[in-house]
Amino acid sequence: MSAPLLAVEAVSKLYAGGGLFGRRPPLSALDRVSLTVDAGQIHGIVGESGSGKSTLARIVTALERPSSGRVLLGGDDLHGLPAVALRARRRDIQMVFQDPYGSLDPRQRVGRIVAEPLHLVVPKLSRAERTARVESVLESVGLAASDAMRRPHEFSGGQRQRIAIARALITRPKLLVADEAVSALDLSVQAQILNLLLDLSEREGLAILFISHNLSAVAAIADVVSVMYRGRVVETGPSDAIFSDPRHPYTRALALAEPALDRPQSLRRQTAAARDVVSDGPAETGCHYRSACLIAAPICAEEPLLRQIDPNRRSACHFAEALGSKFIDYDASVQTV
Ligand SMILES: Nc1ncnc2c1ncn2[C@@H]1O[C@H](COP(=O)(O)OP(=O)(O)OP(=O)(O)O)[C@@H](O)[C@H]1O
Repeated sequence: MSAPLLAVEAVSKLYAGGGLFGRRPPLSALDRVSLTVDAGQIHGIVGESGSGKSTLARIVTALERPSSGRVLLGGDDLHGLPAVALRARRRDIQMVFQDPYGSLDPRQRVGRIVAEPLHLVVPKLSRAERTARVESVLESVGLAASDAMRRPHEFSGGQRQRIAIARALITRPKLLVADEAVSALDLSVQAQILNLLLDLSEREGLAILFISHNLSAVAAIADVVSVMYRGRVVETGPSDAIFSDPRHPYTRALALAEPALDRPQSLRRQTAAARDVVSDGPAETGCHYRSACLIAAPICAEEPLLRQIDPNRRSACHFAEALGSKFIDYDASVQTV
């Protein structure tokens, strides 16, 4: 088996504690996160606000350093590279952010905005080559070559996100990190951008780390999904298996709370209540989810490691194997466990 394009190995991130004289304890934003992304694969990261998704994105794109652990891109330890080598590798990883309004300089023409990363990574391109690349990348994201002459305010939100994607693609990256890239868009426009990303992945072999709190968007696009909860990956596996047969109670709660899914009302209310409890409490030892978990037991005071539960799946729940495969059986599985 060939090595993955991206390997995140036991990455942790601690932020210094705030408060008077920094007296609060350090905040663990990421706790030994490991995952891989193969060339051409779309790996979805899902989790609620504060689970560490953006911190992971910043570390993978080398905007921030991990406190411990490694990020390997094509086998190179990204954070161990000398500055010059890191700069050269930057062309291989590009990022698209949430806000298609704030991320584009309104004073500049689209052609200049899209060409900007080229100045850093391939500064010796001639003007004609640069123009040709800009026009071709605009067309590859469904815009017209002539749009290069227009300014961002002349475009809709969806089109602006296409411009942001074009800017990310201009260096011909191997990996695109999309952090909440469709979250600010209307539903119909979200679908268009998701289709564009899928198409780019298939057509150009682009690998995508697709980060979102929106389960439906992740389910629609990802081959593989990692579910994050309070800085830890709690479950990972193929997208369809994760959402149809979740093997962690938190994934189950997320899936049940998704309005697009037709689940019994009583169960949804129960799940929503559980999520409210989760978001507040302090980080604990053992399973972070246990204070909100419907099947918590004394053993959950011991940290459940992310472990292989079948050839493709890993879960960090002591009861992963016992969890039933049907949402409707959840009450029954609570009793069984
Ligand atoms: N620079 C920082 N300094 C201190 N704490 C930080 C910093 N960046 C993030 N955090 C904290 O780390 C935790 C994870 O934040 P992060 O933004 O990665 O989560 P997220 O899942 O992306 O959430 P959201 O979708 O709301 O951005 C949060 O508790 C956040 O307050």
